[in-house]
Amino acid sequence: MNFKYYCCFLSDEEQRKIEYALYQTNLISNNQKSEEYPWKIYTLKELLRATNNFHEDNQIGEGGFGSVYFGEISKGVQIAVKRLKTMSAKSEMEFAVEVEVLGRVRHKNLLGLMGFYAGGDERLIVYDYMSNHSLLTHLHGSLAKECKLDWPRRMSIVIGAAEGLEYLHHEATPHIIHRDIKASNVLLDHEFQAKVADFGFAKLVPDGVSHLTTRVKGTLGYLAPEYAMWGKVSENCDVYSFGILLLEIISGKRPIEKRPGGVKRDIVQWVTPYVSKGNFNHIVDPNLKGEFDLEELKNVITIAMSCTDSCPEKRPSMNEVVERLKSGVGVGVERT
Ligand SMILES: Nc1ncnc2c1ncn2[C@@H]1O[C@H](COP(=O)(O)OP(=O)(O)OP(=O)(O)O)[C@@H](O)[C@H]1O
Repeated sequence: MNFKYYCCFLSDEEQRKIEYALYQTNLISNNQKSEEYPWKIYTLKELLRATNNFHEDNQIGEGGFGSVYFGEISKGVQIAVKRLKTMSAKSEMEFAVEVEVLGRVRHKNLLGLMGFYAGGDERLIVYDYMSNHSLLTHLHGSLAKECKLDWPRRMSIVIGAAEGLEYLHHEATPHIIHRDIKASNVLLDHEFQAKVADFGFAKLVPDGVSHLTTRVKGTLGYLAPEYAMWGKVSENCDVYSFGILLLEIISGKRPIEKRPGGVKRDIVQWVTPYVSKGNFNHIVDPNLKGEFDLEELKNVITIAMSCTDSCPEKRPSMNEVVERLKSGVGVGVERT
């Protein structure tokens, strides 16, 4: 994505706001490194036509930023359009960061940006459509009962999501911290391939910087302790959130559960006693009806426990996570 090209569609005031937003995320200073990938600036007319005027029947989801609509841009070309709910400095910043960051990365496990529209009070982001929705829908939402995520699928999703994050942390230039890894931000394509999405909170890491201190963004239950308490953000925070996501995918439990009496319990507290006693069978999602590979399960849980270490320096890098996940899949001999 080219910042100057993007801004020529905006008023001076809009451009200033976006410049400030991108400056805060270190995007402006590194803009010259941005790579060009195919994306386009859509017209409002095209997107209105594709989504049937943002008809409620086309709405496929809703998040903090706004609603997401299904659309067909031409015969057989399906898209998802995220429509900004209300214009504010905060949402303008999320919009700018999302298009800038997604516009400069391409990977099989990252959601593809097709383009955007910015004009007046309308901000629209156009993505590849993911026909199997989000992990959240399958684990806890409307598709949980259908149990489409069998064990091999879960293993391929965890490896895919890990590879997407590995690319952001180790291959993208400059490196990118996602800051909002969670089940609703892992989308699934028609083959259930994982695509990491939602880059509105992403941070670029200038070369040689080990961590940044920022205002806390992200989602409760997934936040690394050093980030939640002191706003200290580094790649290790994504590793922590990824560890929580691993436990969620394996167990089908939410990161934070309300127990009777309103007491909240997080997934690490819940899983720790089972891990210390080696009672791995109790951790696995009952929806799998015992169909899983015990050796693979042990490997994933061991990785998740090291990712969620309260000490950020003790957590593995995403390179290491991918290596350990891959080496543990397909080696299990013990079937339950
Ligand atoms: N490209 C897409 N293809 C298919 N469905 C999508 C796509 N993008 C988003 N969705 C759906 O829309 C939902 C809302 O997405 P959105 O990113 O706006 O919010 P969220 O991640 O659910 O919440 P938050 O705002 O807290 O991050 C997603 O959970 C997903 O089900």
